[in-house]
Amino acid sequence: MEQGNKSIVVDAGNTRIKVGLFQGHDLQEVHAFSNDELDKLKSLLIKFKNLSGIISSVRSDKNTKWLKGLLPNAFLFNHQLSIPLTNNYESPTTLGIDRLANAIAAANISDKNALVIDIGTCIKYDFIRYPQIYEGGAISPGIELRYKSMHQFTGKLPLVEDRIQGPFVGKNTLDAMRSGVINGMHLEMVGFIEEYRRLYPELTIFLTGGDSQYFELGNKYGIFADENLTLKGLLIALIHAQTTFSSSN
Ligand SMILES: Nc1ncnc2c1ncn2[C@@H]1O[C@H](COP(=O)(O)OP(=O)(O)O)[C@@H](O)[C@H]1O
Ligand SMILES: CC(C)(COP(=O)(O)O)[C@@H](O)C(=O)NCCC(=O)O
Ligand SMILES: [K+]
Repeated sequence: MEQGNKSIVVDAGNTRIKVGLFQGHDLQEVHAFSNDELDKLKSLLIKFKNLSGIISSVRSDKNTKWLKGLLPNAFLFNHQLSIPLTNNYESPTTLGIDRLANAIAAANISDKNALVIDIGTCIKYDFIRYPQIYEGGAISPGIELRYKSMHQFTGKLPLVEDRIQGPFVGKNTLDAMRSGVINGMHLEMVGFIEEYRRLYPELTIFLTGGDSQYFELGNKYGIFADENLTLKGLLIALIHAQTTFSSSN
């Protein structure tokens, strides 16, 4: 099969593994797999095993090796790979590689400071100082982690599995938990945004992640929402790695 200028990008998060198929710079297909769909993921990756690509994984080393084994021609995105950013994190080698991918995408698009908010298993806040300097950010629990921990560490709280916002003043247990989690995350994010804007008035804000669809952060911040920001950052990292790799050979 003629696969031309096609590449495969894998973003293995803790809840879902996302796969992007690019033709040049165009993201043509996105597939997402939960942890009980790894056989389906394997069947897809086998079809594209000859493609060049890049794998980003914040999962266990075993899981990451399994992915790399399925895509032998792909780079493993890690802290040894050259990137088009300066990393000012104090522990650069422990920085989540998905956060770095988001930062690369944001720095590529924004012509000023940038803040990425990625709502997945965790909420990741990442600040990129113009031009191309990754500074750091914050990590807090996402929706499922909040609901699961309230259920697991109490005797009486049920496990909430929906994504309903609930009224601000919750009038029963379920609504009180929904308000605490969904309204709580909303207020947390607005609080972070307001403080970042106060500290850095020139700021582009990016929103991504599987649970970003449940939050309306309002027009006043001019938010740039892109569900596939991480995949796009990984493509830029791949192109950068290919360029530096071939020029050093
Ligand atoms: N089709 C889907 N299947 C499962 N979860 C989904 C789906 N679409 C959106 N989600 C939401 O995405 C969240 C995970 O977001 P994601 O950004 O993929 O996280 P991570 O990168 O940490 O794995 C889940 O908590 C879930 O609510
Ligand atoms: C914070 C994370 C667990 C987020 O994972 P995710 O929500 O994307 O599944 C991941 O980026 C990670 O393992 N980070 C390492 C610690 C750090 O970034 O400093
Ligand atoms: K992620």
